[in-house]
Amino acid sequence: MSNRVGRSQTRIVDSVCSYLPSFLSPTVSDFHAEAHHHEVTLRSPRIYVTVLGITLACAAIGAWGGLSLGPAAFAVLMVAVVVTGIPHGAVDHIVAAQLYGLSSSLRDQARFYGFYLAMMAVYGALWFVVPAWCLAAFLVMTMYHFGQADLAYWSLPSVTARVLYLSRGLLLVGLPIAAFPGIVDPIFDAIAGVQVSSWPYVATQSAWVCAALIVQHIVMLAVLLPQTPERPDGWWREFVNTAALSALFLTVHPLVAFAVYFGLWHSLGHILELVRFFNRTGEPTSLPGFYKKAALYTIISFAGLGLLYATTQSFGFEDQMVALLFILISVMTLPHMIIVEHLYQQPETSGTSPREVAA
Ligand SMILES: CC1=C(/C=C/C(C)=C/C=C/C(C)=C/C=O)C(C)(C)CCC1
Ligand SMILES: [Fe+2]
Repeated sequence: MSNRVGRSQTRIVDSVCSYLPSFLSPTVSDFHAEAHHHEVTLRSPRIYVTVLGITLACAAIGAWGGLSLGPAAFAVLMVAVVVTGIPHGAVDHIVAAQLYGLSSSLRDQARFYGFYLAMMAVYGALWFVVPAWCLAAFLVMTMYHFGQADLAYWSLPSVTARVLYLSRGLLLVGLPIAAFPGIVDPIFDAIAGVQVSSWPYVATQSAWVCAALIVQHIVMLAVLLPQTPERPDGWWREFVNTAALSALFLTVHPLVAFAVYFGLWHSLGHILELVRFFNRTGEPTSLPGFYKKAALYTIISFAGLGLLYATTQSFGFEDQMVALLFILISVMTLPHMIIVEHLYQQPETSGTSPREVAA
């Protein structure tokens, strides 16, 4: 068993390495030492340095030329969404099967897709009834989900963990809104008739709102750190990450900042966590293996995006299409977030598969 896992981990390491520029490639022993502890994560040295480096480079370019990355925003966002964004959620059905002990029987499958689709249908319908509330719910959901993916490795007690997740998410979602209300305004207006710039302080005291968003998170990290049962390795990096992500969101076009965070921090990080999860639950998976598992729903999503784009091109309705896309994203994020929440509640005992436990 341990041999098999060891070998599969080596394969992951090799495939991760082949994705990195050669000057960043880790020495073989470096990564293999980590591999034996299932530890290829966003926090692994070379991956971390690459992600942090790209983030700081974008922030530097943004600081240099103001909003100069604006014209590239759509392209950058598409790359992030296609390469890691969509695939990171495209294996949810496999994760759910493991977590809930679902078999491939028609009954189990119908149960899963029934719940999943019903949840999406209810939330989707609510968007047409109470759009502003649905937007608010989506922002809070996104905050929690982003914060959780970033900080679950701290293993805090559950209430404190949730406070910390929301605090990180408030920084990530709040900064682009507070820093560029003029850009976010038409988007939220088209979706839910919400005027960000009419929120108290956002338009008039933008700098102070941004400062408050950053400070609250630094304070939260500092206060909760002593409460972690064991200080996680590299805890101090969260202060570096907070600084880097704040710089990113303050300096570049919000869609570019979102693309960098969502593609490299959230989605790449989650993909690496999922590879670890599959290996832990007796389903040895390499990085290419992950993409193979994600292929079906990734391709279906591409087709959906293409259809939406083609419709916009031929009929106009640009604002309506942005709104529709946003609603679709939110509707798909709801079940994704619930499954990921369960995933993080799994104790990390290697060797016992949840499927075995559930059986
Ligand atoms: C447009 C826009 C936003 C979009 C957020 C989105 C689209 C979040 C998607 C989250 C997903 C899909 C999570 C799944 O893992 C922000 C950042 C709130 C604020 C600035 C304007
Ligand atoms: Fe996610």
